[in-house]
Amino acid sequence: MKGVAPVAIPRENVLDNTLTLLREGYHYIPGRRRHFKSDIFQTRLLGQKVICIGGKEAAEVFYDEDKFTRIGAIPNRMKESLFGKNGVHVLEGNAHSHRKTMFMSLMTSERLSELTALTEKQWEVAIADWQQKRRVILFPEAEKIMCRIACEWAGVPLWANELSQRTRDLSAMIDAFGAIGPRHWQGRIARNRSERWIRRIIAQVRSGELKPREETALYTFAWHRDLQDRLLDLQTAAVELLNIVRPIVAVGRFVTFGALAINDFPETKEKLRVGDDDYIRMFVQEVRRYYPFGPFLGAKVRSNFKWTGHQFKKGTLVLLDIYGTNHDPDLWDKPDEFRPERFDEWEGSPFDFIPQGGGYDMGHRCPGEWITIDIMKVSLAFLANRIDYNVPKQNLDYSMVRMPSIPKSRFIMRDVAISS
Ligand code: HEM
Repeated sequence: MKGVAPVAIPRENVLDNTLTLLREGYHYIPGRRRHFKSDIFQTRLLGQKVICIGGKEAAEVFYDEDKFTRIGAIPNRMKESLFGKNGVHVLEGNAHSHRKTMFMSLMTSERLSELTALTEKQWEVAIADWQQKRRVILFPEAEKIMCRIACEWAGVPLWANELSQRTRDLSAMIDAFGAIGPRHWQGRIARNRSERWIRRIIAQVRSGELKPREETALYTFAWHRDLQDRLLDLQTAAVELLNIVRPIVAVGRFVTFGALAINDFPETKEKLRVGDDDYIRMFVQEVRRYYPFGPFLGAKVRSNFKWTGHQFKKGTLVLLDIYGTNHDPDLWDKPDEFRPERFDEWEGSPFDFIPQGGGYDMGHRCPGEWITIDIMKVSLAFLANRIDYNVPKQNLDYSMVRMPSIPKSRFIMRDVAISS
């Protein structure tokens, strides 16, 4: 039987659009979806044909593992800086499920409560120091706080004299993801140094020199056995432990954007001050939806299929529009307004709100979403309620081209004091 002829995908007639993508950043895919009035279009990036898709139905098909594979979808330059090699991001099938279970085993309610307490403690430690200073730059400070939280929670020893360097390295790996040139190279150097550090620590656990608590990531990953009942090689174990520590540091970016939201939308500060847990949760969700972090995700077509009448051929690279889906006017009323209350009505679909990926826990969706939300709740409640500060004149704009983005001044605070 003959099938229905595929519908042509709207297409950019260009030789290569990599430079345009770098020039347009977060707006590149959503801008073209608007232009073509289509949730799918075809372009060329890094010398290859690429299909870009966005929206809820697009996210649903993107997370269908029968249709897509992650193998070969992450460019080497991102593995060399952001992700590392042979980690959970690029595993498939049983190997992925087995490794993912290792990550999910850390997310118990006891461990999450511990994380909340740790986060509260670290902000209190920071405030004692900030009160002595006239000026504090929030973003690097938040990253240091996150680094302390991450290491303590994961069971990784961190000496006071290494805090700055370790934080800078973890930050540089994140900062490298959309970069070419020096920012990319700093990310690579930072990754190499961090992997050496963590390999050494895991080796110390295996030799008995270090004895972390059993429920920590350090213990779990050091002694994890793969499907063949072998310990992970030191390098892979280090990559995975960094897949816990590094993204916790990345939460510092969302915290900084949250501070920006409190500043730019002062009515939210009043509501945060009332201390209503439901409002804090909605505020955190809106920060994760509204501000730019991950622009898009990539996967390759596993075998030929049709979606909405369009043909997807085996091996084609497909990008899912994360930022654009979180700002899709078909999904979000007035998407460019910051309005936490919208999450009162949100139905909790795994495919329309995807700042940390979509789908279900045992797919490739981020296992750190609960951690992120919990840390942000404590951190932003702290900034809104526990301290007073002035926000001097500064450039708080954030670029929609630089990936990842961050307010240009990194959010400077003056005269920080404990709230009266
Ligand atoms: C700033 C906050 C964070 C953002 C924006 C973020 C974003 C993402 C995104 C977009 C993905 C890809 C999903 C996919 O491939 O379909 C992901 C995966 C992942 N994230 Fe996060 N994440 C954050 C925090 C965390 C935290 C705190 C952890 C630590 C537990 C974490 C660990 C991971 C891991 C291990 C994966 C790979 C999962 C897999 O492939 O199965 N992330 N994250």
